[in-house]
Amino acid sequence: MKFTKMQGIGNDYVYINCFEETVKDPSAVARFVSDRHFGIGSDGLILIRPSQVADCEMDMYNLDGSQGAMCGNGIRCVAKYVFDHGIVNKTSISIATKSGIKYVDLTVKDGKASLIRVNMGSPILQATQIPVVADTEQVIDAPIQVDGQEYHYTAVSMGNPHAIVYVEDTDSLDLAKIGPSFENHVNFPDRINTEFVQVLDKHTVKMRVWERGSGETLACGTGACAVAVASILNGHVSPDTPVTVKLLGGDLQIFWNRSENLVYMTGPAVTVFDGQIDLSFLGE
Ligand SMILES: N[C@H](CCC[C@H](N)C(=O)O)C(=O)O
Repeated sequence: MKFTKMQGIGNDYVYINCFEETVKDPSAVARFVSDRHFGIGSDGLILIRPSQVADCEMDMYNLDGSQGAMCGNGIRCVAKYVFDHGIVNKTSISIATKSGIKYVDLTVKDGKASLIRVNMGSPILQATQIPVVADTEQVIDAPIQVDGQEYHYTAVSMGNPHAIVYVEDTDSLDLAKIGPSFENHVNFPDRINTEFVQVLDKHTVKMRVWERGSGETLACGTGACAVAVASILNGHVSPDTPVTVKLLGGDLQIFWNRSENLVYMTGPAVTVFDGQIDLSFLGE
């Protein structure tokens, strides 16, 4: 089975071109290829499929094999892959996802896509619409008890659910402890992606993320969008200019166009290497 390893500011996935390959059990493949010792090593698996309604389809699986509904760093890499491999010969591309069709614009350098802007759609703020059953209808500053301590979070969905928690210092967080406690909290029966955010100034925030199904990753594109929206709603950053979201793996520029109610994310996508892997023991 041919694959391509790609990363978007350090959020790395194994990509399989399903215009050419067939994957019977994506969840099992995701669990195996993601293992950094026995497999390839990644935050999960992304299948690039043909689509009847868009130029292609992105089908994303977390490290634990659970299927994700949307992936911001992943969709930038999918756009780069289909352009660089000549599957799509244009710089404005539509990509079907489990959270609807997304529209992407590529900047090309030396014949390859280098910087990608994604229209991520509208943030979902109503608690009733977010697959996050909080014990309150409140989506801003909602209280929650985690490991015996009270926290307050803002709930934002970008097609996948996020809880955004503001802290004084992200570097000192014991994410390996607090992350799973949020991810598996009784308030979140579908589990949750949790972003811990430190405000640096009116245009810049710094974040770490514990992802549902993947654990701490170096970056989360949908999470960065959710953080920008939450930071504007909470009055932490200017609503009129792009927010620079600083993640462990790099920076993303996020702009929430309030008149359109659309969130735009701009960032890089990088091809690391191509490879072949024998998955016959999985029945692939
Ligand atoms: N890393 C992805 C998000 C994956 C979300 C996934 N963990 C879930 O919702 O289950 C991103 O760049 O947006």
